[in-house]
Amino acid sequence: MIIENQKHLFYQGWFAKIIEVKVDKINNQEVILGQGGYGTVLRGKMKIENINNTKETREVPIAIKRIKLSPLKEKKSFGENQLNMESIKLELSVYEQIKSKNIVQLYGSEQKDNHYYLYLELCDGNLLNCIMDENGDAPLKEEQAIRYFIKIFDTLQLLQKSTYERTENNKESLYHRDINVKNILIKKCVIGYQIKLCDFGIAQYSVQPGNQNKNLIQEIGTPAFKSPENFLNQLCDQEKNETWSLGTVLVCLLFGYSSFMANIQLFNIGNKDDHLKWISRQKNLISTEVQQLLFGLLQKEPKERMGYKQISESQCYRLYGNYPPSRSLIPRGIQRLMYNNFEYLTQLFINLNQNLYKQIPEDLLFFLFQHYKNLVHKQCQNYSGYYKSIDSTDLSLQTTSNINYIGIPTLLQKYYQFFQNIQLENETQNDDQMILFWRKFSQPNRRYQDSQRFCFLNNLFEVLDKLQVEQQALENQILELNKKKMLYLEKEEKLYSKKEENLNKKLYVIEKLKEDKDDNFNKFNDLISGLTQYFDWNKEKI
Ligand SMILES: Nc1ncnc2c1ncn2[C@@H]1O[C@H](COP(=O)(O)OP(=O)(O)OP(=O)(O)O)[C@@H](O)[C@H]1O
Repeated sequence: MIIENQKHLFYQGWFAKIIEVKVDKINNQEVILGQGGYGTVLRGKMKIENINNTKETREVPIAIKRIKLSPLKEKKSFGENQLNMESIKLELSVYEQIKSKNIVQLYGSEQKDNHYYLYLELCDGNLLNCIMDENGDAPLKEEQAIRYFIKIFDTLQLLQKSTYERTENNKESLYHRDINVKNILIKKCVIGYQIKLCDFGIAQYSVQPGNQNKNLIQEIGTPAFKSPENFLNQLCDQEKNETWSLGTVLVCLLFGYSSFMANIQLFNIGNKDDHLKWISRQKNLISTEVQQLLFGLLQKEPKERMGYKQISESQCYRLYGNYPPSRSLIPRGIQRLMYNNFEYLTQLFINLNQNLYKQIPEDLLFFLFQHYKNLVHKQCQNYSGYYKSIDSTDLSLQTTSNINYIGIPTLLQKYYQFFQNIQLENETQNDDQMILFWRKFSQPNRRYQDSQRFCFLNNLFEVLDKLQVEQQALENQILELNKKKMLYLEKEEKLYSKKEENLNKKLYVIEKLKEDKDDNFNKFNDLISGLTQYFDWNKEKI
């Protein structure tokens, strides 16, 4: 089998080529993963052959996007074939040019029997059927929703940054133009879920907003997620068009798809701010920062709507952007410190024999390990092929709760060897991102200096202080609300029962917040005491 224009794949540490593709069938029926406007997405398998060792083959599960091309005679009347070919070419070129862990990987493509086939990385489903339940009735917790939002936003920023220079002074950025809950796929991975953008059939390179703000766009995208200006087919700014769709996706994540669809008429062009009023009414469900973000994204007037810069400066982004959630409270200074000590941390973990190991407070160990794991994970993600091999059962890390405490050094030893092997295997490929990454980290690292320890602890104390102030503020609010409640209870009048109900709701939300704050506070407190012991222990060792 010859796949057209096949470039060699890099898959799970193999340089490979596809030798066979087949669609999965159950009871003779093709397994359909999804159906879109242009084609059907099927589940299947590809057989790949290691090009360094032709005898070795492997079967890999994939998604097959099958697009029907219109026959030639119809092409004249409808132009459909041309449209298809154009959007297919576009989709292919995006997949080929932009490699990211957040964009579905294209393994190969071919045209046969009046169809075009794209062989894609298999995901577990889209935002709608994977994260929310089938009816879109199970919205996410705010923190989770924002985390997904940020991942999607970061990917859109990546697209925008991948400019294409048409002429000397004319840089063009890429916009997806059809952001909606079905075009954002989900893939389970070592740490939680990963988002993968797909369907670039109507993506477009456009002049960057900085150079020229407005572009004529045709009416494009999925109706419920379309910006008002897109509906009116007016001159519009691609970036703002994208941020509107992002806003609607966030609404789905926070309040559920069905709730969004039930109120869809409010988001239409006619009603100026009715949709914002509806969001205001949901204020018990979301924090002020998230409400501000939604208001910024869902301004019907593009000029008043948030652009990418404003999103990255928003409070939500600053709170959750770029970091795994559990560490969002940890100041950048600390992260940098840990980041610069990759090699040191590795050695530290590997050299721990069982007795010494027991002297490290468990909390601290998990903290460091978690950090290390994220670091390794991040490095692996830079190279999707390698990333996959670390995903294999041998090296896979379970979620924190399942980590075998005693097994950590062994596991890290494997990681360490893994990175060393990569370094050896690929020494000649200077442009290999992974090598660059590795070199950066394998520069001689220092042990913690006294000043660094001090700064590290100080930063943690700062977080602790902040948490304490927030705890106190919540405590005061709870006291106030309880006082009010007592008053209502004394009056025992009908008029007050509604007020009391509202008050109870408010009380519940604040008490929940306080609980979370207390939890964080305790964790940090433990961490600091563990850390102090650790530094003392380590000092003696040096
Ligand atoms: N790589 C994949 N892995 C798993 N499922 C997928 C994959 N690609 C697509 N799907 C499923 O198929 C659906 C349709 O895919 P896609 O949006 O690429 O098709 P389309 O024909 O271009 O659709 P549209 O009508 O949005 O243009 C997705 O919502 C998803 O549920």
